[in-house]
Amino acid sequence: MNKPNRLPGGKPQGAREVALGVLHGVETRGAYSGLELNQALQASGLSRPDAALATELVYGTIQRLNTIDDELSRRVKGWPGKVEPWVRSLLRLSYYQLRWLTRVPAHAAVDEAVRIAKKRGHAGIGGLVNGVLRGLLRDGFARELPTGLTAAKRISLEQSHPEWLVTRWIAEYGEETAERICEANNTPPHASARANRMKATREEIVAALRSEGAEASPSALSADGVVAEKAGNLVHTALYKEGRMTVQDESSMLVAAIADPKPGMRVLDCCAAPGGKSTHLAERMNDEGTLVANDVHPHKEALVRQQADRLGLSCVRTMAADALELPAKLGGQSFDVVLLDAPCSGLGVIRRKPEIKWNKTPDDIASLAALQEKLLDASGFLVKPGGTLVYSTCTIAKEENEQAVRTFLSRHPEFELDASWPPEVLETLRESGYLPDGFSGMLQLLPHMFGSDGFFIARMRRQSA
Ligand SMILES: C[S@@+](CC[C@H](N)C(=O)[O-])C[C@H]1O[C@@H](n2cnc3c(N)ncnc32)[C@H](O)[C@@H]1O
Repeated sequence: MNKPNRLPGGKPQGAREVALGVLHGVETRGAYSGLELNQALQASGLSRPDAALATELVYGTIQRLNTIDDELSRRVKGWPGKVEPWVRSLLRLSYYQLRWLTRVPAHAAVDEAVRIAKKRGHAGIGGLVNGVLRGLLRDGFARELPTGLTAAKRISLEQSHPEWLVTRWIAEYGEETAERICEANNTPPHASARANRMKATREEIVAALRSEGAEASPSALSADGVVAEKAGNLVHTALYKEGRMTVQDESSMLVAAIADPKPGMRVLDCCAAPGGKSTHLAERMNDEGTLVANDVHPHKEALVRQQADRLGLSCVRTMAADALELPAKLGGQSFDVVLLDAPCSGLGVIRRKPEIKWNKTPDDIASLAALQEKLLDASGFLVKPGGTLVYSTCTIAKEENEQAVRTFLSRHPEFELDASWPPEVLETLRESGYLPDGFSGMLQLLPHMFGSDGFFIARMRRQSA
């Protein structure tokens, strides 16, 4: 008998089978979609357009899961529990393709799904897939939602998000913004990269990417950033391999700009792996001074080291410790700038990791917020009098962000919020209308604002002794 977490029928061939293998891994092994997809694409040898199709099928299917399952549960007996996991994944991705990827002719999509079903299962499964998909095509997809739904239920079904999450966002941000967050979560992210200012200007990076056929332009959000369409995977470019740029979301690039470390300073990054922000801080320090990059997982030290080496940075020192123990481990040392880029629920990166919205629970948010408050206490301890503490997360849950910061400040009167952010950041926010009146030094970026990840950053200052 086939092991439940192994896709039957051998190595996936072609974009749809690669996507099927990835969805099957996410479903049966709880694999991360991005990691699973990268590995599968590398092993597949697919052309760039086919890799793009497999990517769209994987992310789209996970993004639209509750809408797809709602419909399939009406058509397939015992859905989902009594249907083999790989058949579930095949039906879901075929549904996604028929409804939202209409550039592929519908009959071709159905024939291909039936071929895969027969190849990996048997004629009976082929018959089931054929019947379900042809039934969908016959009846059409435009089903009116019942009237009288609450706003949360309506948005949840129209935008394929769990209702508890939509309810939360309506309470925190209002109905209109909650809907825009959900829409943005269903929009594929553009690729973005950060110029290593020690080796290249961003104008040079833009020009080099354009000469390779990409549609590249300067980021509207970060002074170091470049956004690129039709560029393929930027990690495979010479620009990346030569250390002239780093692949990073535009919102993350704001952290080093806001921390604003100067050459010669001592800087600590408490939760550093894989090193995106540590290396950015070091680049902005012109590789002068000391950057201590710590992470709890010893095996991740090598990831940070690799990035520092690739970028030609020698001021980065790596270490592995629980950040809660750093005050004891670093014995009396203190730092001009401390960054706590905390582990979080990731609700700001749903467009990149759509499984987050189905896997996270309100309890996860509460327990993460409790951990973040402890991590803030430990990090604050290591800031010099007059020094800076920056707290960031890639989530949009208030408990993990503004509330965690307020709790920290209430316990530590020696700290205060610091709104004196560098003009390069404040002007961008002001011009786009996202600098709130009475700006306090905390920023919550939502994913629809700049098309970046949802991200939170607070800058605090420790009083001089
Ligand atoms: C948001 S990620 C950091 C991303 C990183 N700053 C970057 O820009 O590349 C959070 C990191 O915190 C680490 N982590 C989780 N709990 C930790 C703890 N108690 N102490 C130190 N690091 C921790 C995780 O291993 C993970 O690498």
